[in-house]
Amino acid sequence: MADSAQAQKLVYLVTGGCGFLGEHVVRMLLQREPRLGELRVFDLHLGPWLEELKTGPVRVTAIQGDVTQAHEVAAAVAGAHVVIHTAGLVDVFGRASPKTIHEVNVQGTRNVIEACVQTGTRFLVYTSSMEVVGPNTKGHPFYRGNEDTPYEAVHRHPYPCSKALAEWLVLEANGREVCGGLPLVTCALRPTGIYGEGHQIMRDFYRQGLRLGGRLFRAIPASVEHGRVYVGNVAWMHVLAARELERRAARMGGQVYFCYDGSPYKSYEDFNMEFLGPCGLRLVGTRPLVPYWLLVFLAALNVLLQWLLRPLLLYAPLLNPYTLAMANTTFTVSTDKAQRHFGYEPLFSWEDSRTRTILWVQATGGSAQ
Ligand SMILES: NC(=O)C1=CN([C@@H]2O[C@H](COP(=O)(O)OP(=O)(O)OC[C@H]3O[C@@H](n4cnc5c(N)ncnc54)[C@H](O)[C@@H]3O)[C@@H](O)[C@H]2O)C=CC1
Ligand SMILES: C[C@@H](CO)CCC[C@@H](C)[C@H]1CC[C@H]2[C@@H]3[C@H](O)CC4=CC(=O)CC[C@]4(C)[C@H]3CC[C@]12C
Repeated sequence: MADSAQAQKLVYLVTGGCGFLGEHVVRMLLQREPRLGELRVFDLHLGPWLEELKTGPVRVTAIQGDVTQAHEVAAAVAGAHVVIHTAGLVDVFGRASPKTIHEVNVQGTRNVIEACVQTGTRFLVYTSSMEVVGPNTKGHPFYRGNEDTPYEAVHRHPYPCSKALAEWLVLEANGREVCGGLPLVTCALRPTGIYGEGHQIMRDFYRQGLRLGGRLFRAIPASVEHGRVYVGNVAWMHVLAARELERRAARMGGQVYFCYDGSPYKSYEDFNMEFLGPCGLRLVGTRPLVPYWLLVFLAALNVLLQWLLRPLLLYAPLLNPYTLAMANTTFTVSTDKAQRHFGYEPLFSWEDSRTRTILWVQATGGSAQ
């Protein structure tokens, strides 16, 4: 039949397509989405690597734009069949103001939804976060939970507040009539801590370890489990969800899915050592070397310093009360909802994910890239 050969070619838009996750989504779409006819990559800052993608069979359109600007978003969305909205301001270190975080993450998402409605785009996949659930302000553990596990999701920090509100907007928009009369179909994917090629914080820890003579010092008890997922699998989950939203609209529309794979359950620091160890670093101490009260004190001191230095410079270290609470509270997921709803299986095994990440740290960790 001519049908399969002439199957409709689709236009995809990836917002935040030049970020850590976004780049993997873009590359994954090009590799694994046979119906792709045009790929629009929308970002505040376009990466030079996009140029090499323009020589392939799929039309790649780079769009420099700001999700907070409704007209820029509408122009990018017009004519797209599917939008994967990963653009976001990921800041738990006090670099940006709460207002800016809200504008990008909440108003930006509102603009994407309204653009879909106005222009008739029917399928929207939103990159949410584990943080819309927790850890909560009370530090309650979430141990191998799933999408239905009861948990008191209470936030105060601007980042999780913004992600929770944006996710709510996306889910609430499911079923809205778009231009042309058909219903919008939306879903939200909630990655835990993403790792892999391009992960800035991993590189920061590596460089810190090199500066400290090849050592890092344990600060968090090994018993605290922190959920992690490989970026390639998160990207694959986005591609698959976007593809299946049309066929399985009734099942997937308005749903949330944690992102998961075969990455082991470990503490934040022990997990990082899976990559940094083979790169020559070692984690000193089987127990935290610094008493917890001292970490709490240092984290609070960092907040004070950030505030005092603000007129002069941006002081935004990794340690603050929020990141300490994140690293020190068990939050892990165990679910098969994405498998049941849209047939997701991780594309990369843990061994592959680990090897790819190690090679990346070795290749770029010590350089300025
Ligand atoms: N990194 C992680 O561990 C996790 C990330 N997420 C979510 O995944 C998404 C991607 O995060 P990452 O790739 O880690 O962050 P990233 O900072 O590497 O990527 C975000 C991208 O969005 C773009 N962007 C920011 N503001 C924009 C604006 N106003 N207009 C257009 N583009 C803008 C940035 O330029 C960047 O390329 C975010 O929505 C984040 O909330 C969710 C869970 C975990
Ligand atoms: C106390 C320090 C001792 O070594 C360790 C500090 C580690 C923190 C910088 C990270 C611990 C947990 C991370 C967050 C978590 O993985 C979940 C996230 C989800 C998102 O949507 C965005 C990124 C992040 C907030 C991630 C950021 C870095 C940590 C706080």
